[in-house]
Amino acid sequence: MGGRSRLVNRAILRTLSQHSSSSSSSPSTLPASGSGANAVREEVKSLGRAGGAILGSAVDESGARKAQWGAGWVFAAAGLVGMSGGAVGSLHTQAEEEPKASIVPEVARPASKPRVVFVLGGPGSGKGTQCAKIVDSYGFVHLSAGDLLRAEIKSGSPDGTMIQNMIKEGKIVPSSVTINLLKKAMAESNTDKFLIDGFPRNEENRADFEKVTGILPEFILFFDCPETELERRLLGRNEGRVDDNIETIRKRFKVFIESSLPVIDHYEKIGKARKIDATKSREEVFNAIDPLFRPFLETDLQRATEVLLKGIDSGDLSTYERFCDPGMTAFEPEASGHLVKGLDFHRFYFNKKVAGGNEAENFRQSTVTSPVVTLLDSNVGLVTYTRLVQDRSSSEVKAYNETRLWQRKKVNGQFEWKNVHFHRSLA
Ligand SMILES: Nc1ncnc2c1ncn2[C@@H]1O[C@H](COP(=O)(O)OP(=O)(O)O)[C@@H](O)[C@H]1O
Ligand SMILES: O=c1ccn([C@@H]2O[C@H](COP(=O)(O)OP(=O)(O)O)[C@@H](O)[C@H]2O)c(=O)[nH]1
Repeated sequence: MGGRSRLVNRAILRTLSQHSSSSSSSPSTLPASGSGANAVREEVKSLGRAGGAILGSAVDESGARKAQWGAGWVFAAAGLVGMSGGAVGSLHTQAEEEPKASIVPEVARPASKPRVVFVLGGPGSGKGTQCAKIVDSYGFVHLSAGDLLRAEIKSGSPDGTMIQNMIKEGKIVPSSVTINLLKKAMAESNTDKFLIDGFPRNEENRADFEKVTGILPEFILFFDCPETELERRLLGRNEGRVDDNIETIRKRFKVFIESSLPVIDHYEKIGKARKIDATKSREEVFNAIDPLFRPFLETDLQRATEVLLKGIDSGDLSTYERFCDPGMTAFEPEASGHLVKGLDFHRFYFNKKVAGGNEAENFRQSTVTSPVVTLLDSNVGLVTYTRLVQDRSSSEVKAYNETRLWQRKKVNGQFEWKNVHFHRSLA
């Protein structure tokens, strides 16, 4: 495990050192890490603190945000899993000096591990309001612990009366009850990005959630707002809640200060708290939050590219079609300098492979080196890399430089990245 991390770390340092030395250098000419490694390590650490979700995320001289994959990665047609499946051990790296930093790049985590952001703040600070906006822009699933508890009361559960009494008194429901509801809701969802709103409310909530789920949040959003404003908002909320009356509101404030603030302090100490001034207008608050969520899109885009390439290597046409826009355009050597539009031209190669039939002969694997993800805006991204293709039917290794342009679209209410153009040339 440690060996794996080191491999990835080394490559992240290498990619970052390339980026920091020259923002315009060719991605296929990576300087070896060495003299500048300490400075680069500091850059990696500070990026981790600032970015929250992706360690290899940086802003170049022109201000464009770039996410850099930590490493080259490899996957094969006959069963090896790509990085999105967690097979970090199958990374190909060149021999070079062992770095001493033990930074585990978060991009190396298995895709199945949920990415969680806790949304905390006093009652009425605008958590629910902003969560709705984040869901709309970034495709997260919003889980409000309070809403789950209120639904549990309505469902006629045996815990219903106890929960109702706790809410009326502004007290915190026992951790086991809330965590079970959260776990169930997460399991029923088909995404891996969750906004957990109004939880953890005390140290017990926090420690038990970590113990039971093994999940640490990417970061927490803390909506900072004075009591006078909170009180004004809660009294005007008008949702018919049993706890939005002045007596319970005061109790909730007390519980927040005594029990919830220490949780926020904990995350502050470990560098995971992102404090937001919640007194501003709804739009201004969202503008402050928005950049914190960009790295999630970069990770999603990277994973989409990994799955697409895995689909190409394994001859899996349905995966290919899922990730490609029907009107995709392409320049590739096979098209002899022509721009091809649509998927027919590409489908031909999938069909040819199936017709060939021999799995051993068809065995192909790609190793991606020096990949860079650049988000142009929240719905458009550019992915560039060099891809080495090994083919069982030939001893020759082909190297291609590839650029893929992706667009994020809503399909059946869900965000999906679609490849709208690619350019491949022999390296
Ligand atoms: N930035 C804001 N400025 C003014 N009012 C707001 C703002 N954000 C939310 N509100 C209003 O304040 C009330 C509480 O917001 P809500 O999102 O329900 O808070 P929470 O989920 O933190 O309890 C709601 O009536 C909401 O419309
Ligand atoms: O993890 C949680 C979340 C909520 N609550 C209870 O639900 C109430 C309402 O919480 P919610 O987050 O819905 O609203 P807020 O108080 O933030 O406006 C709280 O006062 C608590 O009594 C709880 O016990 N545990």
